Amino acid sequence: MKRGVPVCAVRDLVKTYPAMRGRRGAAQAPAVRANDGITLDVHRGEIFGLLGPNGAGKSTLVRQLTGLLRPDSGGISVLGHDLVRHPERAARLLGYLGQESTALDEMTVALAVETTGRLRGLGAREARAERDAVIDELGLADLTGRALKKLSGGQRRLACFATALIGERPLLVLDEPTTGMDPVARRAVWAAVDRRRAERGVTVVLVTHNVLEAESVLDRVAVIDRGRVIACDTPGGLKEMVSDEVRLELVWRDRPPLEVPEVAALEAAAHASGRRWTLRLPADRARSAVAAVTAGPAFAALDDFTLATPSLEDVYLALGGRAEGLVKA
Ligand SMILES: Nc1ncnc2c1ncn2[C@@H]1O[C@H](COP(=O)(O)OP(=O)(O)OP(=O)(O)O)[C@@H](O)[C@H]1O
Repeated sequence: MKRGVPVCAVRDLVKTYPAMRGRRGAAQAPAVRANDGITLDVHRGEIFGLLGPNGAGKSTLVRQLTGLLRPDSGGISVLGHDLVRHPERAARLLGYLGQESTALDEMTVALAVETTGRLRGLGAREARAERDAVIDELGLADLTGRALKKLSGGQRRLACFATALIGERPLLVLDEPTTGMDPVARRAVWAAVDRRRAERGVTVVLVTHNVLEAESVLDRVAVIDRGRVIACDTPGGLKEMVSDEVRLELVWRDRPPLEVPEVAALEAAAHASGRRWTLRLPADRARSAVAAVTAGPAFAALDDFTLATPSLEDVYLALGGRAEGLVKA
């Protein structure tokens, strides 16, 4: 499919945080290559996800996209603007919700949203009208007079999301927007994103390490690991990469009974986390593994087991990613 010029094009982006000299006697923190040659295109109206565990380099990437951090090398183009040469243009082109936003903490919700609107060039009346509309849309009406710093984590996040929306930028860059939110707030966020995409063709770049969220809301996903894009496709396309496999989870009561030969034979293929083993196996091997562990001496040591079709997490593991930083809920 021909898709035209991408809204956001990233080319071979490299960012290394320099080594930090330790204070007297303390160890030196080595340099970290947080982005190691990232290339991707995001198209108009896409909800494009960056998925990866803690420390993969997602926030580093979006902070460069938003003009807040300068890359060592590589290119970033947003709506035809070169943001490496002109990072100051980012504020006009995109709305950004970072992981931490304390700048507006002293303001009330209403003032924070309105002020952001004014900073984005809205006139006074327009800013107030958009403020009221966004606050209503997100269900924040009861909190308008409260200072951001006095809100709960999830409420505060939702209020900051409101500030990212005001001024209706054509690109939204959202770094884990729903962290700490209850299901009602989450739904409000996804509905607001969807509406802007449907009505205005707004494009969204979204950082997440939540696999379930990624599967349900994203059009395409770049899987990031150690500063590199290790795969990029639709969630369905990524899952097809491992579609002949199923995921078998075995939870042992105590420790796995490695003295049972059938269990010992599975150990090499298992990803162990506490009492839980996760295995990705071809369907027929998974069936025989279940038969082996649900009969005989292994069964006494087994607490629970599940067989499931692959998830994005399985794709991620199959690609050689590390599972620890991905969350499933
Ligand atoms: N200001 C900084 N100085 C030095 N190293 C940094 C800095 N910011 C991030 N890093 C390191 O760069 C790497 C990538 O970090 P980054 O925050 O981009 O990851 P992330 O994928 O967003 O992780 P998370 O899911 O935890 O937010 C990590 O090893 C991190 O420790």
